[in-house]
Formats: sequence, C-alpha cells, structure tokens
Amino acid sequence: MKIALSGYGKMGKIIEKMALDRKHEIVLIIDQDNQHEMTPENLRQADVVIEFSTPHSVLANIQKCFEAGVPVVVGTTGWYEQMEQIKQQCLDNGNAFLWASNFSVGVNIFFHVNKMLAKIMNRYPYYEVQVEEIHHTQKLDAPSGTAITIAEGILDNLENKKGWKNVLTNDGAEEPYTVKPDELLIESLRIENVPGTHTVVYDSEVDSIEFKHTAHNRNGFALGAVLAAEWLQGKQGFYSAQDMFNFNV
Ligand SMILES: NC(=O)C1=CN([C@@H]2O[C@H](COP(=O)(O)OP(=O)(O)OC[C@H]3O[C@@H](n4cnc5c(N)ncnc54)[C@H](OP(=O)(O)O)[C@@H]3O)[C@@H](O)[C@H]2O)C=CC1
Ligand SMILES: O=C(O)C1=N[C@H](C(=O)O)C[C@H](O)C1
Repeated sequence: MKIALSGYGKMGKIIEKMALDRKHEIVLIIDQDNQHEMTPENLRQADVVIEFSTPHSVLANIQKCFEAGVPVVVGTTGWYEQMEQIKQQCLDNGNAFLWASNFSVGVNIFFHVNKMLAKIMNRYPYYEVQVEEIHHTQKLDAPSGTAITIAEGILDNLENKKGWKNVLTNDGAEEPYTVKPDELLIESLRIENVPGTHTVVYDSEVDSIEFKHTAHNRNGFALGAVLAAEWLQGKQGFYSAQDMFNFNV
C-alpha cells in the first residue's frame, strides 16, 4: 500500500517504521512546517492517509483527505465533539474513514470487557465508579480520547451515571472536585514519559475492583493504525476500530 502520513511526531515516526516493516511504501509526509504540500494531487498518490497530528489541525486535514477522495485513518484525539459532522460529510461524499481513540489490541479488548463489567455492576450500586488516565506531559488534550471511550462504555451500560466530568490534576494543582451522584469522574494526570495508562476503579466501603491497561510503549498504537489502514482498503463508509476488532463474544 502507498501511505501518506499526516503528522510526523512521536506516533508518525513509529507508524512509518511499522508500515515499512509490513512492506508498505510512504509516499508523503506532512508535518507542521510543510502543510502546503497537503494538496489533492499529492494526497492522491496515496492509497490511504494515516492522520496523527494535533487536536487543532486534525479537522482541516480530514477535510483535505475528503476533498482528495483518499481514505483516511485517524488516531488524533481531542476532536470528538465534531464526530457527527465528520460522519455526515464522509457519508455524503462517499469517502472511507476509520477512527479510534486507541488502536492497540489490548485497549480494544479493555473497551469490550469494560462494557461487560459496567453491566454487571448495575446489581451492586454501592460501588462508586471512577476512570483514571495518566499520560506524558506533552499531551495537548484532556481527558484522553481513550478515557472518553471508556467513560462512554460505562455510561451506555451503568444505569446510575448520566454524564462524565473531567478533572486534570498536575502535581495536585487542581482543587479536589466532588462529583454529583449521577456524574462519572475522569481523573487525568500528566507525568513525564508515560505512554498511556487507563484504570477503571469500582470502590466500596469494603473493597475496590481495579481494571487497568498499561501501555509499555507506543508500538501497539502504531501497529494497530497500520492494520486499520490495511482493513480500510476497498471499503467505503464511516468506521471505528470497533468495526475492525468486532469482539462479539
Ligand atoms: N489513537 C491512538 O491509538 C493514539 C492516538 N494518539 C493521538 O495522536 C496524536 C499525535 O500524537 P503524538 O504523535 O504523540 O504527538 P506529537 O506532538 O509527537 O506529534 C504531532 C505532530 O503533528 C505535527 N503537526 C502540527 N500541525 C500539523 C498539521 N497542520 N498537519 C500535520 N501535522 C501537524 C506536529 O508538528 P510540530 O511538532 O512541528 O508542531 C507534530 O510533529 C495526539 O492527538 C494523540 O492523542 C497518540 C497515540 C495513540
Ligand atoms: O497522546 C497520547 O500519547 C495518547 N493518546 C491517545 C488518547 O488520547 O487516548 C491514546 C494513547 O493513550 C496515547
């Protein structure tokens, strides 16, 4: 496959390596300093664009891929309020689009089991649930996209929670926040060099249940993004990684 990379930071560079290992070719690399090269002509050299840039640039980059009619795989987070608008544009224009807040196999298994666990916990309302995420200090968005997907999995399945609330704690700088009974707290922490750790905690007076995923490095995210690009070939429509992993057990 001929791949264009949109965003050539920590993720873009590892995706390039994974793609080359899988015998793909990188035909275009777009970063902050050469955005003018993201033209329809250049994009059309590629079979797929893999987009890992920033929350500020991702929407404009998706538009350019749609205009060029090139399939796009999006890993960038921090834009999900525009999800419906992007979905509509994708479907109206007959594009191919796949997004994931997290492309790693481990986290996608976690997403599935998280929903099952939330369903079980309806029977035990004396457990208070909370989501925690820890990432490196360069991260631009909070909560993480992964934490949002986890929270939505809980909200869809746990009857006593109606919405989520994020608190970003950097070195204890934030005032402690008291959640309302129907609110799901997502606590975000930023610590040097952490690739991504997500925990769901159900806490009661007598015990705690902790369900945790720890990324040891970024390789799982990058491989998942390349596998997604391969999966999207020849397809048209709006997809998420859930369609690719399809854990119907
Ligand atoms: N879904 C998933 O599995 C994962 C998602 N992510 C998400 O991916 C995104 C990127 O993460 P990461 O690589 O760690 O971040 P980095 O900050 O390391 O890389 C982002 C890159 O995008 C570049 N950039 C800035 N503006 C543009 C533009 N207009 N077009 C193209 N590129 C641009 C930046 O350039 P410059 O440095 O010059 O500003 C930088 O090189 C984040 O949103 C992160 O949350 C991360 C890991 C896994
Ligand atoms: O910014 C990151 O690094 C990561 N971002 C994604 C997110 O926001 O969930 C995925 C992963 O946790 C790493």
